[in-house]
Amino acid sequence: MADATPLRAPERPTGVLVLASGETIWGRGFGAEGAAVGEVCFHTAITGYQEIMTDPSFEGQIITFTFPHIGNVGANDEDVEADHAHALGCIVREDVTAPSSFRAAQGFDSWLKARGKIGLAGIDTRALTRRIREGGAPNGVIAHNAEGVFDIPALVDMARAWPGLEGMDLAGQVSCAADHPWDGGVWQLGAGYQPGGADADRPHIVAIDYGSKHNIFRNLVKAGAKVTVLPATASFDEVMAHKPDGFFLSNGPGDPAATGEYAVPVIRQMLETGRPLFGICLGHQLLALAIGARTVKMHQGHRGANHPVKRLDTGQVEITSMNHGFAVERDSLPANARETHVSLFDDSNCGLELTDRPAFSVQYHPEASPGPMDSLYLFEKFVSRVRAASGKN
Ligand SMILES: NC(=O)CC[C@H](N)C(=O)O
Repeated sequence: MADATPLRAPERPTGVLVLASGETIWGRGFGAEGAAVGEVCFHTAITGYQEIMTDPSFEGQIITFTFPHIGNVGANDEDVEADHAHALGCIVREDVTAPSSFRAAQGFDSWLKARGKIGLAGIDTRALTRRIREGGAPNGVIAHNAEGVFDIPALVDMARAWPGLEGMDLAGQVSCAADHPWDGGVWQLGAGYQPGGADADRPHIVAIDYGSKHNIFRNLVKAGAKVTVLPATASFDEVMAHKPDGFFLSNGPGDPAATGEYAVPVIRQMLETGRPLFGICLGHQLLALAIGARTVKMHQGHRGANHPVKRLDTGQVEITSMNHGFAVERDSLPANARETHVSLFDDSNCGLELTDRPAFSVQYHPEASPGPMDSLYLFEKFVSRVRAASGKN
């Protein structure tokens, strides 16, 4: 039987995805014009495209959305996880329609354009996703030109010349430039607006920004902490100058082993203080490296808002938000670390806890944005530890 909804062949392609293998996939460009090179991955979330495009962990990546209708509720000014869009571009099946939401401030097309990010529509995203699943996430170039003019051999060269994410430290590029208090408050049901707590005598967490998402800080504040954010390259002395009661290691882009070269010595010193520490995603991987474990590049990675994870101490299953292309090798965990969470998709490591220090971390994103909120208990766990250790309320 013929496909009831065949993809419209572009009359004149205005966009193209060129893979390092030389394959070209034609479509219709939207958003900004130009060309960008990076790793082509896929994301299975059906909502939250603004949060995904602004997640700094996506620096260096081009996102294929498996959900066919992306952009149809437009873009607003609130659903962002950083001040900039970080993903290089996005690949979608259907054309972006006019925004249909009372919250929309503009269309997704113009939102991307204003941020210099390229969109490519009219792509058979199922076929592309299958290709990524079978062959791993390829390097490629996404290009948009309204005139339909593309120098394909040059784009193939561009894709081939890109060295790939392995060995690449991107945290330094997306981190904040200077120490600053997190003063973005949160609205809490019944309690109204709670300021970010910058001046409050709350348990004080120093967060190392390797490419952090704002919703992590919102959740730390909601759990009762005051947060100061420091650049990825902050030294141990700079960290301690803020008199932290606890340490937080953020998510972020690139290869943890490359970022670990400068982050690991500082994290080891943090652990020696005996104060509570919590890490998310890249922060989980860096904690693992700091205790002597290894990280590896995954075949296709995990990117979605519905990844089941088993919590080993209770047997409970959490549905989680994920976005990672590297993973901690379970067998490399030292004796003073226990695995706390595993992926029910592929059994990969999703969490660890030290047995001789108050430090733990998870591979997934408990702050969601987008995604389910099953894992918010981790913020409570961390902040209550910091509260108990510091004696502050
Ligand atoms: N979300 C993250 O922090 C991603 C961590 C790391 N860059 C990875 O891809 O595995």
